[in-house]
Parts: sequence; structure tokens; C-alpha cells
Amino acid sequence: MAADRGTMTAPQGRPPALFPLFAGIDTLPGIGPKGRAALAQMGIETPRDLVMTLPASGVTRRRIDRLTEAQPPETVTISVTVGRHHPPTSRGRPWRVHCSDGVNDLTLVFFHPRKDWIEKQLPTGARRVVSGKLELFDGLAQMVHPDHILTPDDPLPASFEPVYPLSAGLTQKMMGRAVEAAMERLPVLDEWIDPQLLVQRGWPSFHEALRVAHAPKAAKDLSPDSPARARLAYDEFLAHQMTLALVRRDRRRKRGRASVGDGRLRQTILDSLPWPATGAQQRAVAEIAADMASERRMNRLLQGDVGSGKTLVAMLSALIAVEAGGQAVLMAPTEILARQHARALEPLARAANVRLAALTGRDKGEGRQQILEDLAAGRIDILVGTHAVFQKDVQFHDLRLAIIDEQHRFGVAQRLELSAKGQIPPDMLIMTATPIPRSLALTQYGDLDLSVLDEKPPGRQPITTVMISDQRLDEVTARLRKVIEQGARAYWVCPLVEESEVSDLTAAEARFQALRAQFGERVRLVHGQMAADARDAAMADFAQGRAQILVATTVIEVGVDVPEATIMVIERAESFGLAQLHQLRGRVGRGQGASTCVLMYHAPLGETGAKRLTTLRDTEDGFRIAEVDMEMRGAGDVIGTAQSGLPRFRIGDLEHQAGLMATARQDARALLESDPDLAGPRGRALRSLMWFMKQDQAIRLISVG
Ligand SMILES: Nc1ncnc2c1ncn2[C@@H]1O[C@H](COP(=O)(O)OP(=O)(O)OP(=O)(O)O)[C@@H](O)[C@H]1O
Repeated sequence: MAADRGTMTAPQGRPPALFPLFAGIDTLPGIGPKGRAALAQMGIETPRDLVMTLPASGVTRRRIDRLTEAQPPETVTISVTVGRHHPPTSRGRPWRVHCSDGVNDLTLVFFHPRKDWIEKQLPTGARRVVSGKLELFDGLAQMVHPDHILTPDDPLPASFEPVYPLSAGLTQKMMGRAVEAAMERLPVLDEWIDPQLLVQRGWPSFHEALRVAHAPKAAKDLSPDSPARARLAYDEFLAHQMTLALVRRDRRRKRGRASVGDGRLRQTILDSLPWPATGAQQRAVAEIAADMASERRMNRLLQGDVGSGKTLVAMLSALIAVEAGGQAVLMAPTEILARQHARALEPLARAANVRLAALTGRDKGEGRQQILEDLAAGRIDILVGTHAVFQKDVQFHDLRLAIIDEQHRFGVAQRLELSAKGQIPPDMLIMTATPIPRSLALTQYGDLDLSVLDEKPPGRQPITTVMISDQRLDEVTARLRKVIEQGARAYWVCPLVEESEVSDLTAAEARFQALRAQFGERVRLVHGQMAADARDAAMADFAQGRAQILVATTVIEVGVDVPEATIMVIERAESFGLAQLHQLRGRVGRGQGASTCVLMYHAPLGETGAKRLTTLRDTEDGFRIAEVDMEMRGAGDVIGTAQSGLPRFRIGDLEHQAGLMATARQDARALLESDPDLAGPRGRALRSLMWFMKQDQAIRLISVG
């Protein structure tokens, strides 16, 4: 532990002016091993981290002349004459000191003070300025442990004081002093922000912004919208977006294959469908085709709400690769999803007369061997699978496009890993079904180009969503009986009991038995632990109408497409997350029929549960739902920070500063465009910012020169 204390070797290239900011935290005066440990609790390891830790709130300290002016409880500063001391008469009682403003009395209260200290601080008969929280106790004014005890000659305490976040073992005073010492090490850096933007927003310089942010004069200075804080948030976002822009450029510089198709296969598919592609689908395919036609590698994200028709876009994209004489692979995160994709694509593949195969962990022995041979010989055009398709022995004849159905399971790091496969890595299309708020998309996927399916196929009817207490279970099943008799198909999703598969299963099995007793042969059960064949059989029975009720755990959350299903019952809906509920509900409303979603809850419904369910009831717009989700849970949880590698910003607030993130992205890309080596004055300044923001890895991607 002690080895790196202040002697940390600086990464090559870091500007010497920044060295003192990256020394060990205990090189600051007043920070010993204890302070160091306490700061480490908050992730503060260097003076730079301290500089980036802004006050969380502030106290106003009003100067008053008379006690009667105070509005207790209020933090005030007042001049008093010290009267008699009343040491504690028994253990546990406080030491009291009577004071007076000349007219009214004020009692100062201390617990366990040192006798010599308190008598020296507050000599009877002397004038003192005390500052602290004034309260009424039994109608008498008192102040417990004043924050300041000063002589009339001392300077008055500030009328507004920052309050820093603390961990055990730290006090405001220690924090304040440490920050002050750290700030002294902050060099004046050249400006990296476009001067026009600076003027237009009225932002101070970086140095000034940090100074002001640490010395707020009033509550408004703590607002994220204050010029100082907004600028610092922008700087944080800019450094992050610069990293993404560099990663993106690095990838684009790597040569790819130009895949140009003649459109023949795509046209066959489109002709075979009973409906035309939506405008959004056409737009997305055109964007993908243009990327694939270029020599540069494609890195594109296809974001589509539930039921927006991503499958067709994936298929048409794959066909571009096939038309160009190559192959495509579609990779899903789970076995179930891979199988579903294969099932969904199969009829389209048949229509276009292309060869499609599925490969998952389930395929073993001869079957697998045959697939591998066909793939290597180019006898398979499109492969659908799980991670299994990335195993060493899986050789393609001519892989031109990799489509990754992501579902938030991969982060930037994994994407980089995947793209490293193959000699000339294929074009990459990443699909995600869960809409995420724009600011998050920019943060998480800022290195990718974006296509959005923001239009649902025509003819869909809105889903009627209702909330019903589970005490009315009988009514729900009675109504279900009616519609089932008329031929309807329904999903019944069982509760997420705790976080355990086993208890989920028990609940699902119990519900299955109960419904089976009422509805007989028309009920099927699917869950993740089931043998794959049995699961496929149950799904197929439901898809083809041999079964009308499908009892399920959340395995049906994504990708399941049975347009004839029009009822969705979700038990204990309050135990699911908002995004998950949206995905689940998205299993209905996929055909022409009117659909209903019943959110069954267990009363009493808590506040967050109620907010989630009413949000869902009131809107079907996945992007809107995603925004609410982010407001309720915070950005990190929406995307699952641990896996996603979503950066944690110290000052920037993704939830409320989405606009700044968008500006930062634009600016980063524009700057890199105009100054590719970051060699001009702004470019060089920006390098310092990136060092300051710890984007060391990305700096290596700037060409040396
Ligand atoms: N242009 C279109 N017009 C009419 N129906 C369409 C169109 N495109 C797709 N569909 C149909 O809409 C349904 C949903 O499409 P798809 O399964 O591709 O959605 P998705 O985006 O994958 O949704 P999810 O993420 O919810 O699984 C399918 O039944 C599909 O056949």
C-alpha cells in the first residue's frame, strides 16, 4: 500500500504541470494515514480527486444583532457577552454557558468539553462572536456546539459555507482545508472550449469554475445549472466523448470490406411479405447499406422499441452480406433468444432461398461438426447463435457482417474484444431492444453510429393496460375464461420472488397447476430451467394455437413474437423493473387485434411500485418509459454499471444534463475532425483535460506527432 505514496510513476506524456495533482493524497498538509483511509472510502486518492469533489450542499449563516431577529432553527452569527458557566452536575449532562445579547439570553451547550479549553474559549464577562444553529429549547434560545467561537477582532465567518460529502473520520473543517490545499496545486491550463461556446454560455475558465464551485456564495451556486458547475460537467462529458470519438476513429481507420449487394435478395423478401417495410425500417437499412458499402468498418447501433420490427432490419442487413458473396452471423445473448431469432428468420431465409443455420452450446457431436464444415465451405449464408459462434473452431468462409443482439449485456470493452476477431474484422451491427434515454445512449454507445426505429408497423392498436389488486384474482381468471373461449391467447407471467430462480420456479409451477385445473389442456409452462426441447415444444404449441395460455417466468421478456397473443397478465407486477415490464407487455399488441395487459399487484402498493405501474399504464412509448426509469433509479442502474463500463461522473449528472452530453459529443467529433492529431492550441489544451479526467488510455490513440 505504502509503495505508491506520492511516488507514483507518472504515465508517459502527462504534462508536468499536473504532476502535483496526481501525487498521493497524504502529500497534502494535514492528511495522515487516517485521513487518507477516510478519503479512500469516497474514492478520493489524489489531490485531483479532491478538486473534483464538489460541495453537496451549503449552509447560510446569517449575521444578526439581536436574538429576536433569528427564526429558529436557523444558523446565525451573533455577538454576545459570556455569562456564567454551568458544568455538568451528573454524568451525561452537558456543560452549559449562559450568554446574553444585552437583552435576551442564549445558552451554549457542550457535551464532554475539556474544562481548560472551554474556559479559555469563553471567559466569563468577555465579548464573543458565536456562530451555529440556533434552536428553541423549552422556549429558550440555545446553540449546541457552535461551529465558530471568535473574538470581536477575528474576521466573521462566511455568510454561506459549502458542505462537503463526508465519510466516517472526516469533518467539514478537514475537508475544507484539504480541498484548499489541493486547489493550490491546480495549474492554470490553456482553454480547450470553443471561445464562442464559452461566451454564449457565460462560462468561466476551468480554473475559475473550480474555484467558484468550491466557494459558493449562495445556494444558487450549487445548482448544476450554475455557470461554474455546468462548465465542469461539460468538461467531464467532453473528456469522455473525446475518448469515444478516438475509439470510433481508431476503429474506422482499420480497413473493412466494402460489401455492396445488388438488392436482389432483399427485394425477394420484401415482395414475399404481406406488408411494406415501415419508413423507419427503410431508413435504417439504407444507413446500414451505405456503411457496408464503404471501405471503412461499420460500427452501428440499431435501437428499436418493442415490436418495432428489428428482425426484418437484421435480415435485410444480413442479405447485403450474402448478396455481396459473403456470410453474416447473428449473435444473441441467450440460448432461448438465439433459437427464437433462428425461428423468426427461417421463413424469411426460405423466401430468399438463402441457407440459414443455428449454432448454440446445445449443438454437439456430428450435428455441430456438419454445421462447422458447411460454414467453412460457404454452404451456410447466415448463422444464428450464442457466444458459441465465437469459439476458435468456428471458421467462416467469408464473414462480412456480425449482428449482435445486445440487450445491454455487453459494454465498450467487450465490443472492442469482439471486433478484434478475424483478420479483417467484419462490419458490426449492434441491436438493442430496450430504449434508453438519449443521454445514456450517447454515453454508453457514443463510439457507435446510431439508427433508430421510432415508428411502429401500421395497424397496431394501443394496448389497454389496467392495474388490479391480486385480491381480485378470481375476477381476472373469470374474464380470462371468457376471452379464451372466444379463441384468444394469453401470457401469464409469474412473479419475481426474491432473486432466486428456484422460488420463481415454484411460483410459476404453482400457478401453472392452478390454471391447468381450470383451463385443462390449453395451458403450457415455460421457464429457464426446462429442457430445451420441452421448452421449444411448449412455445411452438402456443405460437401455433394448440395452447392458449402460456405460463412463464421472465424468459419470455424479449424476442418472443406471437402476433395472435392479445392478453398479458403479470403477477406481482410491482416486483419488476420498469424497463422489464415494458418488454414483457411488448409481447402483446403485435398483431391487428386489440390487446390488454393486466398488471396484478399485491396491496398495499409502495410509492415506487405505484409510480412504475402508473407510468406503464399511462404510456406505451418506450423512450418516455426509459426516461422515467432513469429518473427513478439513476443512470447507472438503468444500464447496469458493473457490466456496462458506464463511467461514473463526479460532477456531471446524466439524468439532468443530457443536453450537455449531446453538445460534448458534437464538439468532440468536430474537434477531432478539424485537428486530427490534437496538435493545435485547442487540441493540445484538450490533451491536458483528458489527462486531468484520467482518460489516459484514450490519449494513446492520438497519433504521435
Ligand atoms: N413493416 C411492418 N409492417 C407490419 N408488420 C411488421 C412490419 N415489420 C415487422 N412486422 C411484424 O411486427 C412484429 C414485431 O416485429 P419484430 O419481432 O421484428 O420486433 P422486434 O423489434 O424484434 O421487437 P421485440 O424487441 O419486442 O422482440 C412481427 O410480428 C413482425 O412480423
